[in-house]
Amino acid sequence: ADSSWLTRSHSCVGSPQVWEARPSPGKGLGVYATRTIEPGDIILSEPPIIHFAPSEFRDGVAYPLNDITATLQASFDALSPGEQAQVMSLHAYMTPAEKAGDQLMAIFRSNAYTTGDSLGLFPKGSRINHSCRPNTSQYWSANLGRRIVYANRHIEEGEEIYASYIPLLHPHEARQRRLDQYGFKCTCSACALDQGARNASDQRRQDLAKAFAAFESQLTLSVPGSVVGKRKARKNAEASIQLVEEIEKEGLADYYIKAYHIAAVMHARAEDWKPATLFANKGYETSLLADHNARSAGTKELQALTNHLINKWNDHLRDKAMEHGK
Ligand SMILES: C[S@@+](CC[C@H](N)C(=O)[O-])C[C@H]1O[C@@H](n2cnc3c(N)ncnc32)[C@H](O)[C@@H]1O
Repeated sequence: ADSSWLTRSHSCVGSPQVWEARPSPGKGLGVYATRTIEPGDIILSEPPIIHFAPSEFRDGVAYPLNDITATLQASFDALSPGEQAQVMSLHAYMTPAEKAGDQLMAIFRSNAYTTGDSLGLFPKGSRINHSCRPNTSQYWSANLGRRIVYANRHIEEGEEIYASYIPLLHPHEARQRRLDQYGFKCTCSACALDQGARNASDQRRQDLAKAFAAFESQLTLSVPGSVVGKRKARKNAEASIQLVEEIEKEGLADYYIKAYHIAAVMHARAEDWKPATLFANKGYETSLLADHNARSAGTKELQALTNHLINKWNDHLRDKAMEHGK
C-alpha cells in the first residue's frame, strides 16, 4: 500500500477559495476555477451587500425597477465608503433608455439576484458570466442569508464558471431577447452551435417545456384501473424516460430533479417499480447536491417517495415469489 502520505508533511490551511476573478475574453471579467471542482462542491457562499424587498413584488413578473430607485439609493447610502466603492466597481450595462443616467440602477439591474421575494446584490457572484448550459446552479439560503453557487457537474481547473441569468427552456432567439437587457450576444456552447445542431437544441428545449407542463398535471401516484388508463400510464412512463434523456443531453442541470421526479411517478403509475425507485433515488441524490443535510421540503419529498417505492417494489417481488410457489 502507498504509505507516502505518512512521510509527507501536512498542514491545515483551511478551505482555500476555489475560484478567481480575471478577464474573460469578450466578456469583461469572469470567474475561473483554481482547481478541479466536483458536482455538489460549493464554489461561492456569499451574503448580500445590498438586500431589500421591492414593494410591488409579483412572482414571475419583472420588477418595476423605477419604483425601487429610492429604496436602492437609501440602501446604498447606508453602506460604508469601502462598500460603496465595491458596488460602484461592478459592471453596468446602460440600456439606451438609461443613457448616462443612473449608474447605480444600471449596476443593480445588471447584477441583482432574486432572493425569494426580495432582491440582493452579491459583489463576488456578480463576476460570474452567463451560459445557457451553465456548469453551476445556485439558490438563496434564507437560513444562512447567503447565495450559494455550487457545481452541477465536474469542472476542470482553469475552466470558466458560468451561471444562468434567464429561464433556459426557450429557443436561442427568445433567450437572446431576454439577454439583451444585459447588453451582450450569447456565444455559449448552446448558442454557438452550427445551424443544424442549434435547431435541434431549440426544438429540444421547446419540447421539454411542453413535456414538463403536460406531466405537471399528472403527478399523482394512483395507479389507473382501466385497461385504457394502464396503457396510457405505460406510454407516459416511456415518454418520461425520453424526457430524462433529452434534459441530460441538453445539459440542463437545473431541471434534472424535476425530470427524475416525473420519471419516478410515471413508472409508479405503470407499476414498474424498479425504474420508479431508481429514478426517485436519483432525484433524491441530485437534490442532496444542493441540500447536503436534506432540510428542504423537496429533498424530503424525494426521500419519502424513494422509501415508498422501495416498499412497493418489495411487495411486488414478494407477491411474485408467492405466485411462483403456488
Ligand atoms: C453579472 S455581470 C458578469 C461579470 C462581468 N463580466 C464583469 O466584468 O463584471 C453581467 C455582464 O457580464 C457580461 N456577460 C455576462 N455573460 C456574458 C456572455 N456569455 N458573453 C458576453 N458577455 C457576458 C455582460 O456585459 C453582462 O452585462
